[in-house]
Amino acid sequence: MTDSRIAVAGAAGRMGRTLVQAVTAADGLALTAGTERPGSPFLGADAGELAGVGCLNVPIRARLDEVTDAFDCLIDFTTPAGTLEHLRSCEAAGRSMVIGTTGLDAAQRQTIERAAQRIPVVLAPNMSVGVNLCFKLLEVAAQVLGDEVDIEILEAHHRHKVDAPSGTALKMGEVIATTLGRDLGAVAVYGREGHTGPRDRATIGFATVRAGDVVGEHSVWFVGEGERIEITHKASNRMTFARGAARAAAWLAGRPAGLYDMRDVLGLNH
Ligand SMILES: NC(=O)C1=CN([C@@H]2O[C@H](COP(=O)(O)OP(=O)(O)OC[C@H]3O[C@@H](n4cnc5c(N)ncnc54)[C@H](O)[C@@H]3O)[C@@H](O)[C@H]2O)C=CC1
Ligand SMILES: O=C(O)C1=N[C@H](C(=O)O)C[C@H](O)C1
Repeated sequence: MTDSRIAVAGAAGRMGRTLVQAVTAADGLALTAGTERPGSPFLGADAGELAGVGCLNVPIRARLDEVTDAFDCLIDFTTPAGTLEHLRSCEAAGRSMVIGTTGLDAAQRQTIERAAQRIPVVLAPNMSVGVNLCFKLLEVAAQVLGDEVDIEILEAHHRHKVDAPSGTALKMGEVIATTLGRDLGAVAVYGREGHTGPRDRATIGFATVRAGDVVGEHSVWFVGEGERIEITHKASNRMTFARGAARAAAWLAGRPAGLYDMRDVLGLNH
């Protein structure tokens, strides 16, 4: 079988470089294209050399639409605006996409949903196996504990992260709210200050820390009378996300158009 040809958008970024390493190390995948934002100082550099895996003869380009013949699947961990631009190119060329970008608004998600009627897309705010297992554990915890507990979601990330709460924390909130029949938009509390009054049990609280080089930590507290359950995931390096994205790209080969998430890739959606 021939290797799936993979492009990495944002190939000079923190995730981009790690994705190049993961794709290069994966069986059945070959890195055949890489892009960066127009004006990036890394345009023209070799994606493999930048990622520390040796020369791959893949020069980083500024425009994805000029290289769509060179790949089957795009892995995109960039910015919401960049991802939407890349989505248009992939839809026009019939290429699949793995999207890890977070901070997407409702309209941007709808655009992705529409495009996924024509091309296969995996969209997930966290590609690690552990976090996707945590989503399952959260469903069970919410089912068992129901309205008997207060629920708080705590997350911490590095100082460069630009969106808050993290995409993972929001997804955790959605999983819990859906399980409990609540509307996250109505019950989410994003930080507290001043005279807040006592806590309303139906709310789901979010707390965000941004500091130093924290890779990504999420903890959900279910707090009742006399006991507290914590479901916690700590990522200690970015390769856990990158390996998941490479796995998703391999899984997409030959799939029909549709919007999938990491739980589909990992077989956790049954
Ligand atoms: N789903 C997951 O498992 C994970 C998702 N993320 C998300 O991935 C995104 C990127 O995170 P980092 O790598 O830490 O950020 P970063 O800022 O280090 O990298 C983003 C890269 O994309 C490039 N870029 C921006 N616009 C572009 C465009 N139009 N075309 C090509 N390249 C473009 C930037 O120049 C930069 O090099 C964030 O939204 C983050 O939350 C991060 C880790 C895991
Ligand atoms: O920006 C990051 O770094 C991360 N972002 C993702 C998110 O917003 O959930 C996933 C991971 O925690 C790292």
